[in-house]
Amino acid sequence: MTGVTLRNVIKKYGPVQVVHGVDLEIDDGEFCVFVGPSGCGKSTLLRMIAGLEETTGGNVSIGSRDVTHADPAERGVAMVFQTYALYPHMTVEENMGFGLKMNGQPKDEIKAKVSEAARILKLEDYLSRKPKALSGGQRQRVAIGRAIVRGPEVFLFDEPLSNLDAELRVDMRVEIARLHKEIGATMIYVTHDQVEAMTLADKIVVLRAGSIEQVGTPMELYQNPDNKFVAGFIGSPSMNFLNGVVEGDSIRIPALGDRKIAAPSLPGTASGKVLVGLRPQHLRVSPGDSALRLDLRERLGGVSYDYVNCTDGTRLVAESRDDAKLDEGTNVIIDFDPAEALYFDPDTEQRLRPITEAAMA
Ligand SMILES: Nc1ncnc2c1ncn2[C@@H]1O[C@H](COP(=O)(O)OP(=O)(O)OP(=O)(O)O)[C@@H](O)[C@H]1O
Repeated sequence: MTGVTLRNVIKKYGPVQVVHGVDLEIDDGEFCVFVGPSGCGKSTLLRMIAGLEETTGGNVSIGSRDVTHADPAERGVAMVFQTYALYPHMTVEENMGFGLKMNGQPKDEIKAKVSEAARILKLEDYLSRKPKALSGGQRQRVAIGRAIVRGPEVFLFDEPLSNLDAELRVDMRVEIARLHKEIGATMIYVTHDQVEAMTLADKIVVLRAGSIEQVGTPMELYQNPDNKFVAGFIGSPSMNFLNGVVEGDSIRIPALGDRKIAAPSLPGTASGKVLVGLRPQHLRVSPGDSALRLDLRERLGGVSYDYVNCTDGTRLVAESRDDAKLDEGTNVIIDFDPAEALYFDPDTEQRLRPITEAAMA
């Protein structure tokens, strides 16, 4: 088992630079998830670790070996792709063992490795089936099996679940978590699905436009985001951001009918303006005399999402345990505990930490 280190990793396609000096340490046995919006460079970074893309600058190390310019086959990694690309004319067993056969491994060794992978992935009953007789989830498990039999030091997953329907995705997510627990290898996993990132990762790397925005455990990123981008990306539904005006020791929020909340002592923003970040889970919506209007209540059974139009046109999302019917157009009051709000500089989008908190950090 081995960790992965990236030092000032750069990727250029011709004159266009798409990865801008990434530094990252992934520990031995860690489950690391790269997450970020489309085009931020997640797959490119993963493919550079795999050796499927050339690294333009910087270094990639696996364990103590600098593999920046090594062949993919020499890196000790195995990759699972979004499309499973199984050979349709081969059985599950043949598909899983094919790479080993090509490498000239003895038959009985291949059989032993395939059986062990089939046991881990609960594919024993399907070994003699052809891919067309498998569900999407089973096919993806065969693709993962192909990676396992190679006994890699590092597993690389490139959005492996995005071709599966919602229910299967959940099942496979659980399977992958179990797999990591069972074999304990270092795993790097690319997704744009923040729920996958939250549930699978030991460490999440949030990328944006080819640079790292923040690295941390799922809960660190959720509870303590460094900036508006991470705060908005991690957590579902996304955090709400409201404009606020600092007035002495309070913050006035025009969107909430000029409501004032007690201001923590924030480091001064040049403009006297702040962005107030409120998680949907921290808002309480109730019918009442106000200029805020409920646009829609989505009742999911158990929880409801309320979409509320504010006085200045801002739209808020609130999550509540209340699944009673509430009509569109109802006037509502929004309540929250100001201690649960996060604050951001509207210009730099960096987090503004209350001064006492910052002094203690
Ligand atoms: N072969 C290429 N030539 C030029 N630009 C490329 C090439 N491959 C990728 N890019 C660019 O590099 C950037 C990063 O792409 P990448 O596929 O790594 O993003 P991603 O975060 O994985 O996105 P997605 O979630 O959509 O897969 C994008 O702006 C993309 O257009």
